[in-house]
Amino acid sequence: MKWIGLTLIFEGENPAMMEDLLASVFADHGISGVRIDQPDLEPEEGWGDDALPKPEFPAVTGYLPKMEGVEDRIDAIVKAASALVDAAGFCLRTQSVEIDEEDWAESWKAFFWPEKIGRRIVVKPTWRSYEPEGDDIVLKIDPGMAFGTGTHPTTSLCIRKLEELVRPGDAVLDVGTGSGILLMAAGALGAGRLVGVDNDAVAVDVAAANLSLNGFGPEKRELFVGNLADRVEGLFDLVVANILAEVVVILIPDIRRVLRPGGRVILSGIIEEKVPMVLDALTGSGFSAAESELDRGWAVCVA
Ligand SMILES: C[S@@+](CC[C@H](N)C(=O)[O-])C[C@H]1O[C@@H](n2cnc3c(N)ncnc32)[C@H](O)[C@@H]1O
Repeated sequence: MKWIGLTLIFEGENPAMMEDLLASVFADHGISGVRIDQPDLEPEEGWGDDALPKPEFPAVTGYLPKMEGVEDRIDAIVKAASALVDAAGFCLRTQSVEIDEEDWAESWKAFFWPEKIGRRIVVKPTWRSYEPEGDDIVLKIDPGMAFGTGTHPTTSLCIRKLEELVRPGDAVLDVGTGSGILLMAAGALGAGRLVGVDNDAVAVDVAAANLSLNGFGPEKRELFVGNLADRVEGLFDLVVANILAEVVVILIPDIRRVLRPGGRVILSGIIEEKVPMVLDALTGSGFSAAESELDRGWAVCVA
């Protein structure tokens, strides 16, 4: 299959904010995996020998399958991005390139290194080595075409909350499992039942492979394609969902249906401005102790 890489190049103050906003424009149009170019980024220990050239401009690139209607999708994304960029007083240029799936699936791997995401959880790409220290929990991962390397603030916020809230033997439901990273973290932290759902069949395959790689084979997990919690049965001690504020709000009443009394919920993918909306939806559905935590403009809400 061929893909279109659509690059939104921007100039203006506070590029970090614009990166997140443009990434959320792609997400709003169903594209959750983006590449972010940060020309100002300098690693503390210098660039490795295999480093790619530095990008020239700050930019966010999303990838769309080249199929009927792709031009309309691109137009809609560029229109939404232009409105945001104009409102913030930035300048925007766009570029698009055609990419073979095979090239794209491999090229981003150069940028992904082992990283400590939580207090104990380290995410290690399958193609890198890592020497664990202290009480590290190492998760091996190949996210392939699914979202979830752990490095995005929405994922790392969830992982830190899982470290606080998972209790031994818990039944955990992960809605929008992507690469399966949150389920693997829950399993490694002692959860007893692992259930993951995603509306993207590719993500479910990727999650299955990653869970197996980390010792959570088919007998230890349930994964399926579905919309939110529609097909989920049984009761859970903890539900985690890293999607988008608007989607998470729709999901909250369903979470209540599948959550044991006293159960915990971790919701992420929420931009800072939408935290009150999610906290209100939680208290309105009977949840208590609803609170939020922020990281780089993104929030996690727990209740
Ligand atoms: C931001 S990613 C999160 C992936 C992973 N859980 C993480 O935290 O890194 C959101 C995931 O939710 C899935 N998703 C979006 N809308 C959904 C829906 N209505 N039902 C189920 N999954 C959905 C997407 O396919 C994507 O894999």
